[in-house]
Amino acid sequence: MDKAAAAKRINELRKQIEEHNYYYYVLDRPRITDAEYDRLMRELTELEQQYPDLVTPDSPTQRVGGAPAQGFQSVRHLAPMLSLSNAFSAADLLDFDKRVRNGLAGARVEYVVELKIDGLAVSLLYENGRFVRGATRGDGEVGEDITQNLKTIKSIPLRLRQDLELLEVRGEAYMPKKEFARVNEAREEAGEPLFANPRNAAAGSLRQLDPAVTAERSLDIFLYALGAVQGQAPVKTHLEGLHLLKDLGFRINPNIVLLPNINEVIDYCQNWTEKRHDLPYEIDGMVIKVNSLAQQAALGFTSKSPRWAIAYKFPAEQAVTKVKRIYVRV
Ligand SMILES: NC(=O)c1cc2c(=O)c3cc(F)ccc3oc2nc1N
Repeated sequence: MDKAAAAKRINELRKQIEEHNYYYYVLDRPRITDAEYDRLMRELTELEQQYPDLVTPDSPTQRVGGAPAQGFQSVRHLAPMLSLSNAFSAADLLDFDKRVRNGLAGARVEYVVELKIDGLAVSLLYENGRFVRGATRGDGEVGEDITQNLKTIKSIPLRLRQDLELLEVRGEAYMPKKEFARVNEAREEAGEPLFANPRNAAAGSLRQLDPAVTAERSLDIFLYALGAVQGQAPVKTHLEGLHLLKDLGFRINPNIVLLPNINEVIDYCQNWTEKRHDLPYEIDGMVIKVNSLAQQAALGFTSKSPRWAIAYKFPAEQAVTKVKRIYVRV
């Protein structure tokens, strides 16, 4: 095949593979088998090996980046990455609702409620539809550049489904419970120290200097906030923002709901206190957000947290140590 034909075939393959990634990771409805997907990837890899100058950073073959980094560059977020204030009881949530409604002169408020994924907060930057940079929260203003490591997370699109001029999004990268058990088993075998919990394991995996190590650990991510965006009509509510994220190719958690008042929010949060143990990933609470972006803007931020959102933390698990008594008949 000559170079022009190869270039054409390479572009076709990239489009097909990106489409299959969207159906598999975002819609959770794969349209081809893993074997067919691998065949497409193999054909693309072989063509790129034949014509190396046709390789581009956003090609699906470029997920496991270059050589290990010496250290992490610092990056300044386009908008500060703040943290959530906490509620620990229904009473705290009622107080939050009262503050919100006072701040809005008694206007009607509806809330979006999300699971609070227990992972590592990250920010992803896209320019002209391509993933150009990923960073940790850091101190909220400046984080660490972990782009090469984030590229290894297969559900992070290297190319958006719409080529927006500029887009910054926030999400929580995490390690599923099963992967956490597998990684710790391997570490035990190798006599290495174990990770205390999936959050530490995800953070440890993403703050690896060698992307090849990160690539060995199947991490995943749920996006939860639309940050700076250029080239797209502004959305009016948080929920529309989440739908836009999904349309762009991002993975959104399936358990997000819109509720009309704080009492329904309290019920929904309390239901998840037990239900969370059935999830394939850890959550340490719920996140409640005012849905209207105009109301969010009216409420604004304190020095470190939004006034229009709060985290409801589940009660700490009673550390029940199951002591097995073994009675030996003497
Ligand atoms: N861990 C999470 O699953 C999660 C975390 C945050 C935040 O940390 C967060 C921080 C802000 F300043 C504003 C909104 C937020 O929304 C969030 N939404 C979520 N679903």
